[in-house]
Amino acid sequence: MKKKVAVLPGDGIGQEVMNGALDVLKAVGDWFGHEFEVVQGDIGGVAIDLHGNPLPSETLELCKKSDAVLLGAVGGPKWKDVPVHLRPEKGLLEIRKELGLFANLRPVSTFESLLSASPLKRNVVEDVDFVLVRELTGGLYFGKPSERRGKNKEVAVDTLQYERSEIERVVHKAFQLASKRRKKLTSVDKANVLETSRMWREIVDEVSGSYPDIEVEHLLVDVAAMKLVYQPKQFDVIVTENMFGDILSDEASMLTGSLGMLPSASLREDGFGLYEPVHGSAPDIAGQDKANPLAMILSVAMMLRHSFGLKEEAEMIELAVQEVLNAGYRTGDLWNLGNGPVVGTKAMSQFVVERLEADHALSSILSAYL
Ligand SMILES: NC(=O)c1ccc[n+]([C@@H]2O[C@H](COP(=O)([O-])OP(=O)(O)OC[C@H]3O[C@@H](n4cnc5c(N)ncnc54)[C@H](O)[C@@H]3O)[C@@H](O)[C@H]2O)c1
Ligand SMILES: CC(C)[C@H](C(=O)O)[C@@H](O)C(=O)O
Ligand SMILES: [Mg+2]
Repeated sequence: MKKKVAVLPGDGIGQEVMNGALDVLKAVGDWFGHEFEVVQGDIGGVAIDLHGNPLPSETLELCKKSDAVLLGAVGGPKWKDVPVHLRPEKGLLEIRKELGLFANLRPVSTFESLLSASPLKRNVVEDVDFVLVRELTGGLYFGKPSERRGKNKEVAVDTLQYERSEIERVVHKAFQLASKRRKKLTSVDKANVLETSRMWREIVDEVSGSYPDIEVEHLLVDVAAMKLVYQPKQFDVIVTENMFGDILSDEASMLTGSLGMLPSASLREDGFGLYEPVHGSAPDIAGQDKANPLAMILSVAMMLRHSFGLKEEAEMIELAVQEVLNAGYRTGDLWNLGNGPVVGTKAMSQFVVERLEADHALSSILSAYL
C-alpha cells in the first residue's frame, strides 16, 4: 500500500512525541511492505513565527492532498499575547473545520499494568473500555458572534449554536460505532438548561429509531462527569457536543493513569481523518525528553485502522505498547506508583519499535512453520 501522510508536529512536546510516532510508522511500513510518504507542514505557534498565520494555506493544501494527517499539539506561553483570532489554537480549530472533521473519537481503555497509575481504585478502573465521540466542528467553539463589547469592552460574548444536520451526522456516527461494540449509547447534554441540548436530546431519540438494538441513555453533563470516575465501566459509547467532550475526555484520561495515554481520530464520512493525541503541547515539560509518546503512537494505530483499513498493523502497534508497559517501562507521568525504570520520550518510543520488531520476527518464524 502507498499512502501520503501530512505530518504537523506543532509546538512544545508535539515535535518530540511525533518523532517517536514516525519511527513506529516507518517500522510498520518497512515490515509490511507499505510505503508511507511523510510530508511535514507547520501549524500553531511555529506557523505564526514562520508564516504569520497559525494555519498557512500551504499546510491546508498539503493536508487536502494527503491520505491522512498526523498532528502533535499546538500552543504555549510564547504566543499568549497574540490576538485571539491568530492564536495557535485557532489553527487547530480551523484545520478541523476546513477538513470537515466533525466526529472526534477518543477511546478510553485502561491497561492492566497501569491500573495502579490511576488515582482511582483498581476495581473502578479495571476493564474500562469506552469511546467518547465528541462533536468537533460546531458549538461554542465556532458560534458567531464571539467578541468583547462595550466602550471599555467589559462584556464578552460567545455563542453556542448547533444546526440539526450537525447533530444528526455525529449522532449517526456514534450509533454506528455502538452497533459494532457493546450496543450502548450514552448521550451527554445539559437539556435542563440549554436549548441546543434540548434539540440534541430530541435528535438522539429520533435517530435511535434507526438503531433499535442500541440501548440509549441520556445523562446531564454534570452527572456524567461524576459517573466517569464513579462507575466508568458502564460506558460503551458516549456522544456529546464539542465543549463537553473536550472537558470530559481530559477527565477520562486519568482512568488510564495519564493524559499522555489518550489517542484520538477526527473523522468525516469518507474515512479521511486527522489523528492526534488528546493532550496539548505541555509547555512545563517541553524540550526535556519527558513527554509520554504513547498517545501519539496510539494515534498512528488509529490512522492505520480508520483511514487505511490496516487492522493487523494497528493491532501490532497496540500490542507493542501493551508489552512495553507490561515490561515496566514508564515515562515520568506514569511513574507515581510504578516499579520499573523511568524512561524518556526517545527511549519509550524506541522500546515500542523494538517490541514491534521482536513481535514481527516471531510472527514471521511462526508463519514459516505453520
Ligand atoms: N490538540 C492540541 O494541540 C491541544 C490540546 C490541549 C491543549 N493544547 C494547548 O496546549 C497548551 C498547554 O495546555 P495545558 O498545559 O493546559 O494542557 P496540556 O495537555 O498541554 O498539559 C496538561 C498537563 O499534562 C501533562 N501532559 C500532557 N501531555 C503529556 C504527555 N504526553 N506526557 C506527559 N505529560 C503530559 C503536562 O505536562 C501538563 O502538566 C495550551 O496552549 C493549550 O491550548 C493543545
Ligand atoms: C487546544 C484546544 C483548542 C483543543 C480543544 O479544545 O479542542 C484541545 O483542548 C483538544 O482537546 O483538542
Ligand atoms: Mg482538550
